[in-house]
Amino acid sequence: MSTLTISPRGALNLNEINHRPNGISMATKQSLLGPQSLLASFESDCAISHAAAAPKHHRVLIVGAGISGLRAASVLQRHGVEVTILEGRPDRIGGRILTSRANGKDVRDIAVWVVFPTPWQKSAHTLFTGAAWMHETSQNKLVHLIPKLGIEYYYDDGTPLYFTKEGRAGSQFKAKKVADEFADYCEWYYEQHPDAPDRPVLEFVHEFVNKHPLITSSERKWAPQAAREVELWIGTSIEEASSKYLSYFVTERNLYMKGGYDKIVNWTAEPLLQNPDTIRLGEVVKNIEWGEKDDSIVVHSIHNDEAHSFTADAVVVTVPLGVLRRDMLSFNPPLPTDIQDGFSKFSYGALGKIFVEFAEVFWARDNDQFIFYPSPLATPDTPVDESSILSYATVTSNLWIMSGTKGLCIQVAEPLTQRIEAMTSRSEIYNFFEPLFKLMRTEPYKDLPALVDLETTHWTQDPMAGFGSYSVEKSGDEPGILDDALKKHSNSRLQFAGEHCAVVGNGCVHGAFETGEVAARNLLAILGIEYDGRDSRSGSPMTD
Ligand SMILES: Cc1cc2nc3c(=O)[nH]c(=O)nc-3n(C[C@H](O)[C@H](O)[C@H](O)COP(=O)(O)OP(=O)(O)OC[C@H]3O[C@@H](n4cnc5c(N)ncnc54)[C@H](O)[C@@H]3O)c2cc1C
Repeated sequence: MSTLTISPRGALNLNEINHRPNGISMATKQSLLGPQSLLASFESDCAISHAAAAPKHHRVLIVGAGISGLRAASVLQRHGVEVTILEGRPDRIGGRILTSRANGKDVRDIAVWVVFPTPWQKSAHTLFTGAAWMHETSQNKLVHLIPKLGIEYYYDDGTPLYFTKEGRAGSQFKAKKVADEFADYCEWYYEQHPDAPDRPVLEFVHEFVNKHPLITSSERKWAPQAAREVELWIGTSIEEASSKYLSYFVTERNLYMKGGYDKIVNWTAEPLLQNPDTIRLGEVVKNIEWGEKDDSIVVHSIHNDEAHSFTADAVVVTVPLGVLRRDMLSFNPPLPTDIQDGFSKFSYGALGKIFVEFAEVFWARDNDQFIFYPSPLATPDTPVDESSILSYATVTSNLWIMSGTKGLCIQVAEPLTQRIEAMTSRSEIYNFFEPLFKLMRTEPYKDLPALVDLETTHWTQDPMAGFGSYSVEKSGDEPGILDDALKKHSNSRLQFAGEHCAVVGNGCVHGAFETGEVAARNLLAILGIEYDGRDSRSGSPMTD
């Protein structure tokens, strides 16, 4: 085992950057920053705040270079703390945000996508498969970065079209309204009865419609199916989702990041990329020895089969909840029991996406989304026909209106996600989804046009993503345990950050960003460094 100490902070010239063994190479830096480096335009976050300079040299390790780790590191660095990020992926930062750009001109926005590894990609031009939204846009501080960074965007919340296997649902199909009413009731019910036991959404929605005196019999049948739309946002089925903590967004607006989420990642990472040693790629952290004194943290990682260890005064762990729940990272001494309970009482979901490009647009061009509800089962015990996509709820985004691509993006939830992401044959995936495409034809008598390209996500096969997409409350979960535990241990040198640690924006990019900020502030307090006040809540870094 080799023991590495973190090198002192200092400027390096570009030649040195190119020859660093596992720091970020210039090529990587270029690809991370894109053709037009943001370095020149956003100097404010790069500058170390002299007013708040640390009286003593402090070192902090950050595990994970997703948005939360990058934000934690940049805030700490701004306050004069020496930071090193250990990122397990060998080739990129950004974690569950992933945008790829082809030929420097077109954007292949695969935010939160993994490209299907295929030799048969025929697309002559770059596709926008962007699957990245900014949620809760009225409170989301990252929204301020959109005009600042000149990111193209699109509010894709126009009226969607609803489908069942019989075809398009007419304007009097009000099952969705009943499902919305259920979500409203659910929230009210648990406010009134905070100690009432949790139960799966499917069970509660059935009870709600059965007791509802004023709805029609078809609404009673279809409303539980319409409630399945939420599956495509939370990433899990309503058979499993919690009623008590149901995240059901009825009123919020969602903004599609047409210009790419990578600009947010780059803006956050910019100050950190100035020193190629700050972000160490390919360091898969396996164990963390922790304590509450200076130099008491030792992080053990594996890089290309070689064991490394790093010593620091504090550590911020930002790996996904799926990684923590699977014990892919161990702690010595073991974590406090309340934090362990917190992780075990908060679940991890699996949202999946399938992008399909066709030679022609055959669907309604001016609707943002197409929502499909599967038919109600004859009895609760009737088995689901797993061989048909029409047995599952799907939300399909119209990439034609969103980004000018002749494509559709279909969202699926677990347990279907795991099945689709494990498929290796393009024709198998296409054949499975074809009945859905046929339903969406505006001219149903015409054959479907030729398939050009197809991609799927692969997060459920990705250990660095914890084999899933993001945290979700399943029935019986108590997310408050983790929140309380993190608050209780806010004065610890072992900090946690990431989307699962967020109370507001949990599961989302803006929530993850905020947790990085909180962890950094907690550590500044422990290290005796005055915080400069430029937090994301006040919006000041966005408007500097
Ligand atoms: C399919 C999908 C769709 C989504 N859609 C949206 C959306 O539209 N809008 C939205 O706001 N959010 C969306 N999200 C969620 C959003 O992407 C995440 O909440 C956010 O990016 C999480 O950031 P993070 O820093 O918490 O974690 P991550 O980005 O996962 O960062 C953690 C980092 O830790 C690294 N790591 C893991 N294990 C180790 C280890 N042992 N050692 C070292 N490094 C390790 C990982 O490689 C990763 O880089 C989506 C996510 C997915 C998967």
